[in-house]
Amino acid sequence: MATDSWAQAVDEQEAAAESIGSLQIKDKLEENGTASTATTTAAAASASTPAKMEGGEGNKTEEEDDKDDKAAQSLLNKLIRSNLVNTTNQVEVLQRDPNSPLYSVKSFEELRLKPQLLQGVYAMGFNRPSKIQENALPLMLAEPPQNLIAQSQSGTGKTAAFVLAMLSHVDPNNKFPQVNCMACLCVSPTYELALQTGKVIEQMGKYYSEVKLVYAIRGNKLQRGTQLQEQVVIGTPGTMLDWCLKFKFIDPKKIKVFVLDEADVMIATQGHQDQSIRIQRMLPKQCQMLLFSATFEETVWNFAQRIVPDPNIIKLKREEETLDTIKQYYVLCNSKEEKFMALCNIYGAITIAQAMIFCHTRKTAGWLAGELSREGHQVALLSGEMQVEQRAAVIDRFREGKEKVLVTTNVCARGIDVEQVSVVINFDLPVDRDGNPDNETYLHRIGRTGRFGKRGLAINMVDSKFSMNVLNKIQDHFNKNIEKLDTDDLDEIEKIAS
Ligand SMILES: Nc1ncnc2c1ncn2[C@@H]1O[C@H](COP(=O)(O)OP(=O)(O)OP(=O)(O)O)[C@@H](O)[C@H]1O
Repeated sequence: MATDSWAQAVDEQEAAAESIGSLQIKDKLEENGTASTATTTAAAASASTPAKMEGGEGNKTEEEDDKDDKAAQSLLNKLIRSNLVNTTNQVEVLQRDPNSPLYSVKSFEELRLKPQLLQGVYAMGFNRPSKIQENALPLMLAEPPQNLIAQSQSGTGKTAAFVLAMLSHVDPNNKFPQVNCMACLCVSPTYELALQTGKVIEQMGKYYSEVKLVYAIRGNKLQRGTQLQEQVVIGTPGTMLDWCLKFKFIDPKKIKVFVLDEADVMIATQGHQDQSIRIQRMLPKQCQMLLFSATFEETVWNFAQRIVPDPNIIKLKREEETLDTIKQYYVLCNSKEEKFMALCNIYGAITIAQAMIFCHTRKTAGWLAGELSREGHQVALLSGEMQVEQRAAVIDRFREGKEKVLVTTNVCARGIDVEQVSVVINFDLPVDRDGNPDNETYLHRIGRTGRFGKRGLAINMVDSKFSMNVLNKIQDHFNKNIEKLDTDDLDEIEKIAS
């Protein structure tokens, strides 16, 4: 009976995920259908070929599952994000010509946008430019066009910024009989990410119907000799390169703006870096080059410099997470069953509105979710087999409070901010492939940024000498005491909640 209800819960969860997933695709079809015929073809391809990114195939190994799939993470973030991430950090601007005045704007009106675009911006609910947009927009809209490399964390308004710049530079009257009519070219690292960006273009260009968009992505097969009428092409590097070089659907010499989005994701995918550079080399000298990235490691920086000559550079520092407002405990156990018992005791003693529980493997996560469900908890499970859209649906349900416990592995939850979660349980401590403590992941799981500086509770389950050693190293690294908690003592547990 108990097993049945768990199985049923999973079925329901998956069914909900599927229906939300197909809704998104339907949205795409409807929106794209009004935007351009080629767009519809692309979206239809997406409906018949669902996202097969991380975890897309059922027979993936744990090893593969653990792969740092930045593209999947990035897509997941886009799917679950509903708002701008507002940071209090200052923007750093390095101008190519330090003597030219530095413009920044506090309103969209100051940018003298085309009325149709301003209408689109307001229809999207944007009242004022985000931090990065304040500086990036005047630079991108300047005459003559300026090149830009911009870095800021996911959700700070980069996509909206370059879409606005692209649409501003497009000349809708240029409807040449060939690819020549292309004004902009925007390269995204994966097919699904390209569709997401396309959605933003369609929303922002809602009142600018003369401008059309086409997707250069796998699955959107055009007949040889097709003459593209659309001004904006968005696609992935491989197909984009083919459209320029092999099929000649695009005349690269007519391109005015080249955007390379998600550069950090791009270079993590084999081959994309070279393809992007090959496309860039075909573009005219005066073409405006724009590159965006959420992170800026040396590899990204080296790539950026090859793509964008004479760049202006804008950087927005990430908001640091801290452990200052978190009470941290550890519980000593001997097995996973004991860890589960300890968890039950904690649940029996204190009221936990919502908790996230991290496990090392998919198998443990599945087992734990089943056990918790048997105990009567409303459990959501984020598992490696799920497609990205399904994961987004699970996270949405959890955020809406439909489930109170989210059991997950590291991979699935990386980069997810679930603000209302005040209790985080490390059922397994985070370690890297070599078994060393993964301090960064520890911080990310339980840390809070200044914005969400609410008090939090973190409980670490220790079940061996090895994990005790990991815990000690984490303690040393952060120079923060992690107190021992006796989960057999109800009074002691009650105290931690006060
Ligand atoms: N000026 C603004 N005012 C209000 N909301 C905004 C503004 N600019 C962007 N947004 C919204 O904020 C969210 C994040 O914006 P956007 O996708 O442009 O960020 P991003 O930095 O490109 O993120 P990513 O790196 O994941 O692509 C979106 O929901 C977007 O609609």
